[in-house]
Amino acid sequence: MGRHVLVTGGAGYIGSHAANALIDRGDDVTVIDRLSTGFDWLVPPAADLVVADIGDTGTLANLLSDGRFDAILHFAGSIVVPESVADPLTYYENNTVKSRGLIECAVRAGVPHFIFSSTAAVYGSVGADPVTEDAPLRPESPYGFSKLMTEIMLADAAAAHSIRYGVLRYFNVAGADPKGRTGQSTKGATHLIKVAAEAASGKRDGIEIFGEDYPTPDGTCVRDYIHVTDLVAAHILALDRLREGGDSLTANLGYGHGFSVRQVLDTVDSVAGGPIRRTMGPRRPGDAASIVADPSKARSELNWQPKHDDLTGIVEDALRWERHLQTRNDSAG
Ligand SMILES: NC(=O)c1ccc[n+]([C@@H]2O[C@H](COP(=O)([O-])OP(=O)(O)OC[C@H]3O[C@@H](n4cnc5c(N)ncnc54)[C@H](O)[C@@H]3O)[C@@H](O)[C@H]2O)c1
Ligand SMILES: O=c1ccn([C@@H]2O[C@H](COP(=O)(O)OP(=O)(O)O[C@H]3O[C@H](CO)[C@@H](O)[C@H](O)[C@H]3O)[C@@H](O)[C@H]2O)c(=O)[nH]1
Repeated sequence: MGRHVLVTGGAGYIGSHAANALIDRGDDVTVIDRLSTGFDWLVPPAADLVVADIGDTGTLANLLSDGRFDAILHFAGSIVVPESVADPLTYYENNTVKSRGLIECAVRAGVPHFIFSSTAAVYGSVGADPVTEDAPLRPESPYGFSKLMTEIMLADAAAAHSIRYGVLRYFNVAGADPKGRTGQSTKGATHLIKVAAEAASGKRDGIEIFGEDYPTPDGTCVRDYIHVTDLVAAHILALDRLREGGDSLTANLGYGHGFSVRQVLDTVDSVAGGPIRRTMGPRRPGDAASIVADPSKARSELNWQPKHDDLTGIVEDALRWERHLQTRNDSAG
């Protein structure tokens, strides 16, 4: 078995960064993506792209049948929390049911390693920062539950079969490939830094701040923003750990310190060289006041050493990608 990785959702924001990182260090990569929020032009040219839904277990079984894959990195999924509240069954279908089918195909085909994109949303509002992996798991949205159920299925499957896993719980992922190859390109994206980058490059009139009456230093919500390149580096380390025979692991991925919405927007203003228009709005339902990772486990177990822990750098990379999107006429931007 060689080093050939199946990357689900590899035409999306984070999956395309992972595909590049795997190729950069010499792994073979096949991407499976239905291109619902992803784009074929984000898939690195050196990767094979199979345009299919991961719910198509016939295609999956076929793909895995020759035994060439030694790992699956599973990024495919639906990611918008409020959308999951409005349409929970679609989220459980896409994130939970289809993950079950994928795990089953992996077990049947004897794929030994599985890395799963989980989320800080599995914790809910814990009320204590920083959050360690053993904090109570109390998701506050169908999105969070859909991911937690997949974590549980993976752990149970690993206890019963020859498969080991890495569950990585992402905090707020932002930034873009410093080499300019890929970045967040989804139309109608809701993430703060993406929305602010669109405003700074004239694609939106401005940005609304969702609530300024939180019990935080400046009244706006605090989050732990992690550069996508550091996030992906932790996936490679987790994969290497499994390949070297290490145990399954569940780990947070964040830097361990938070920034308020206002601090993020001040950084965007200074990187962009002028202020974006801000309006104050009410709280967005479901937002926790503050959520910051305790990343000690990723550091100690994976020897993860982030290199981009710098909000200004994250915003610079996000803005550079946003401007790049404007030069593409087939882009979502
Ligand atoms: N972006 C974040 O801040 C964040 C935070 C926590 C967790 N995550 C998780 O990371 C993963 C990747 O997120 P992203 O930000 O890159 O999102 P994204 O929407 O850019 O990427 C998801 C990709 O999966 C594909 N996809 C969705 N459903 C599919 C299906 N059934 N079959 C085949 N392809 C399918 C989409 O076309 C897209 O290319 C998701 O699982 C998400 O839950 C993201
Ligand atoms: O136009 C905007 C967009 C966001 N925010 C605020 O900015 C903060 C960050 O919001 P956002 O970027 O949407 O991230 P989160 O809601 O924290 O959720 C993200 O981070 C989670 C992990 O914590 C992931 O699971 C989710 O997929 C991902 O959307 C929140 O306080 C929002 O209220 C605004 O004020 N205005």
